Amino acid sequence: MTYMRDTDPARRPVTLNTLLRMRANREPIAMLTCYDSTFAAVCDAAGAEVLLVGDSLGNVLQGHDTTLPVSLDDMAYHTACVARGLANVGGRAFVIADLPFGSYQESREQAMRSSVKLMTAGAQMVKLEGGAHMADTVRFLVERGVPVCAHLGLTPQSVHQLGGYRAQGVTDEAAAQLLRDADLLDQAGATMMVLEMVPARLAAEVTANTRLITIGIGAGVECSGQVLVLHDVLGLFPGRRPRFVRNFMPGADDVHDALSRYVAAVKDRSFPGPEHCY
Ligand SMILES: Nc1nc(=O)c2c([nH]1)NC[C@@H]1CN(c3ccc(C(=O)N[C@@H](CCC(=O)O)C(=O)O)cc3)CN21
Ligand SMILES: CC(C)C(=O)C(=O)O
Ligand SMILES: [Mg+2]
Repeated sequence: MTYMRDTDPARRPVTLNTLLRMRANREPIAMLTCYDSTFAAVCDAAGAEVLLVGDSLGNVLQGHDTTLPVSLDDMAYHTACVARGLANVGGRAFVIADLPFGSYQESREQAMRSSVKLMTAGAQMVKLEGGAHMADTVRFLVERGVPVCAHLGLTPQSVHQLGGYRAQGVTDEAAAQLLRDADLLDQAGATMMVLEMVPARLAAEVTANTRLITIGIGAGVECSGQVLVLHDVLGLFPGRRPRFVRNFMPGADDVHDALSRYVAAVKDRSFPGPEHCY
């Protein structure tokens, strides 16, 4: 964290307390994925409170068709780039880094070791995918000073088990299971949770019935905040556009303006609309 004499609240660094206060005040949180220093400065200037160094970099930077091949070294490298970019401009955004596939599932000790790499590279929180079976790991990390963001619904690291990138928590049984998982992760000490491709009313239920700061991607407007992949916001997707994505470039003057429009649309809840939901 950088020491700043600047007392303008808009320029004060975003901390976990800032985000908890926003959740309590029902002020939507705008999150964007980010992988490098230039975009970190632009995303921050556009007003995003949180930057996620996502393992989606496997798709959008590396050209893989899944996130599975992304290494812990890749994640640490891009986390350092983002943190440096923010520091260079006195940025205020909170940085979260994804623990990549295979870097945390073996044991809580392995998860801690991997988290230390990402936190020393400049992350302020780590994100991991999975439900009840990750609760012990979450508690182990949180007790040792690592804030944790959980991730339920479509968990791309399990794409081969899920059988594709499709909506989750759709049946009554799957919805009940997701609610139980969310509750266990909340009790284990996770502060935040990404909900990806789940019915809007299920995400609203998680938000209402847990203390978690919920961040939706294809999960409706009732979450505490929203996240999209940076490239998707800028209309840069080579394949078919997923339903939950909105391209903010049409009508925008430049990249900064498009990102500012995304942040504004999250804040006034005009994004996501029903057409982006399941
Ligand atoms: N650029 C990018 N954006 C993402 O949101 C993203 C990544 N990459 N990489 C990691 C995962 C993969 N994700 C994906 C990938 C594809 C669909 C998709 O094709 N969805 C379609 C089909 C749904 C279906 O078959 O039921 C959709 O219309 O939503 C969704 C999420 C989300 N994440
Ligand atoms: C889309 C978000 C939630 C993510 O996990 C990523 O970018 O890797
Ligand atoms: Mg991810």
